[in-house]
Amino acid sequence: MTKQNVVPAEAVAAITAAAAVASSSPLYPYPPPRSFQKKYLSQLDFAGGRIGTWVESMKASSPTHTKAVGAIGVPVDEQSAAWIMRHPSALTKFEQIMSASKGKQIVMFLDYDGTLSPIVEDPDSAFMTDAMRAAVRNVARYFPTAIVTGRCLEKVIDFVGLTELYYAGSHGMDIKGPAKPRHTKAKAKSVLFQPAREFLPMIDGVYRSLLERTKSTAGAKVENNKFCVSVHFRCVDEKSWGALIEQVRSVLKEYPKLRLTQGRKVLEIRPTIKWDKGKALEFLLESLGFADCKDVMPVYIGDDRTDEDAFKVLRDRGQGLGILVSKFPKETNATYSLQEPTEVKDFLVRLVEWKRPTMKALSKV
Ligand SMILES: O=P(O)(O)OC[C@H]1O[C@H](O[C@H]2O[C@H](CO)[C@@H](O)[C@H](O)[C@H]2O)[C@H](O)[C@@H](O)[C@@H]1O
Repeated sequence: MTKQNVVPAEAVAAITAAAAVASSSPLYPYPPPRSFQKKYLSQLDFAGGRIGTWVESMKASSPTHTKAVGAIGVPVDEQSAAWIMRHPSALTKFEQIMSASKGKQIVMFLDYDGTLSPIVEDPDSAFMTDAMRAAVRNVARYFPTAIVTGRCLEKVIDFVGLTELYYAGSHGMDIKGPAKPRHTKAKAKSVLFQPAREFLPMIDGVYRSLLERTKSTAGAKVENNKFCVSVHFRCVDEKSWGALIEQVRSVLKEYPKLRLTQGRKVLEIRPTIKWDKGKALEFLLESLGFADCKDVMPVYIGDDRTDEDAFKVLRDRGQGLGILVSKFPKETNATYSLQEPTEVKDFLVRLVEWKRPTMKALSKV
């Protein structure tokens, strides 16, 4: 998921300063004042922008947050405490979440990288653990479950290895349901949807050009995700980030129908169509027969900026909830948080433990 919506440290400091002037509490207003949103958050849209702006954002997209004291002397611990109050742990609030779901059908949406698998240097080695796989398999026994990812469909199916799930690859542009759908309110039919099909030859062309153009940048890796392309810079020396973004943008000049966004140490190239993980979530709810249903509770867990599109859909629908996976404070539309994939696994395991007795009781009736 173009990961991020990170608020740069400078922005956090400015927001804090404004809050301190306006009132002594809360320390971090949410949402941030409009002027700060405009100045900092719009940088993350990347509709164009200067190279310097891009490089700044590339740096902001993977914060280390190792400093004990923030930019204007506010301890990082305090910043985190204020953030966690706004986005409490989904494990701590588990009972509250479950009581909100009473009488509703939970539908699970799970991002892959950084949510089900830890972030690693080599994208081809981002495996999920067997314990995580078992947790996802169990969740899918009780609830319709979908994996929503920037990865291409084939690769993520290979990583996850569970045929009973729904998958939305290429940031939702490649959707496939299980051969034998369960839990669906709609008439059982297999789901297949590719809203960007016409872009396939173009994506293939841009992938080849990017491979060629970036080969002089040591550590850069170009990944073909079928309906989109990722240019990874996790292993590129920071001094070369400016050169890399120049190379990528020089290729994209030839492709006005493609756009550039950013994730966790990755630049993402994708069609300009209005389709994202949020639209994929809506599409899947509809396919499952829950489009206009009041008694459905979609739960979306993700760690990245592209997951924000899905969190926003849930917020706008006033239905379900978003859970952001992050150890650090980030601007987000999610309601709750979890720190890392192991906590995601714990949440999924608790969900199954909570559901099991209810199902047993029902089977005795
Ligand atoms: O939507 P997601 O499932 O979160 O996929 C987003 C991108 O994830 C992958 O890249 C990220 O994870 C890699 C492995 O841990 C890491 O090396 C990289 O720095 C991260 O950006 C994937 O390789 C991309 O193609 C996805 O678009």
